[in-house]
Amino acid sequence: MSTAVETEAHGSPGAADSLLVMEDVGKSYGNVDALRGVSMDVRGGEVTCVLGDNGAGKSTLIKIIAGLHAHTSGTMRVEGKETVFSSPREAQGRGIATVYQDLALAPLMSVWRNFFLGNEMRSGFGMNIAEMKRIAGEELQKMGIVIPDLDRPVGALSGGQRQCIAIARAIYFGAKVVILDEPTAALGVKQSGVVLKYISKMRDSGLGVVFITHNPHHAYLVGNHFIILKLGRVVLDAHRNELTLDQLTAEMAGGQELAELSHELGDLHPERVVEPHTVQPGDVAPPTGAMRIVQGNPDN
Ligand SMILES: Nc1ncnc2c1ncn2[C@@H]1O[C@H](COP(=O)(O)OP(=O)(O)OP(=O)(O)O)[C@@H](O)[C@H]1O
Repeated sequence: MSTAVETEAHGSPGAADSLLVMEDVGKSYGNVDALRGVSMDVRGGEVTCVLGDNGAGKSTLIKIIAGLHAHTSGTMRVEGKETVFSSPREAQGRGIATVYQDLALAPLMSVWRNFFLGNEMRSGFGMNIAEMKRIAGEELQKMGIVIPDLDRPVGALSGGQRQCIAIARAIYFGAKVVILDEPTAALGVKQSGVVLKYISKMRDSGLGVVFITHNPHHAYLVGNHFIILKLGRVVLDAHRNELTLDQLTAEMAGGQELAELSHELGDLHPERVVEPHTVQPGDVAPPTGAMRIVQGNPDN
């Protein structure tokens, strides 16, 4: 039996600073329930981390918010207005930007060219290159990204810098909510640090950030709010002051399941086994009764 945590309420969903609210959202593909009963409140100035293993439903959640797929149950509200996006363009027009792992950058093109890709500034019969370079340089600098030569091809930059360019571009073109699809998954420690610093700057500048990740350590460094999905359902929903990194890591690792695996492996190599910390009812003491811990199988 696994340990799950349910949320009763964290503030009121749809409050003034809520940019995007999902209530009891579900998505079925034929008879496959990819998401069930997912609620989420993305607020300006906060990083909402969505964690989950393969098949947990993270991509499905992104697709609903980004306008690629419509949800099949529940409601989504964007700045208070009930919404079902019919296309990614519509989602972008409402201030929702999604930065995918492949980044949609052209590696052979320069930094400034990538920054304005698809949104080029014109003057007379040509492009206003000077203005585009100036703006790209200013915008990157504003967010603390130092790229000495904006004419360099993006492919020559580090993975972290490329992530930051894709994010800065989304913000410049009007994003209020930025969804980051596993931005640190392919990066080493140092480059992940570059991206995490950038995420904290976005948070501090008032944007609503949805940080999709497998990595509880990365999430805990920048997150205000944590949601773990498992088989399409929310198994943990907690604010930062309600759980420790150890608890988040244990929940992400599968808590009880990992303990059982450890016992199994212990039968083979008893001297090598380290007992994982499993979140137990009572481990987490919410300040205002906002979080409820239940024993149960999230699959039910
Ligand atoms: N188009 C589809 N048709 C049918 N089933 C789908 C479709 N897309 C996703 N699913 C199913 O929905 C569930 C959730 O998938 P999803 O891709 O959202 O998970 P994920 O958390 O993003 O996983 P990963 O980290 O591996 O990308 C899985 O069981 C998957 O097989």
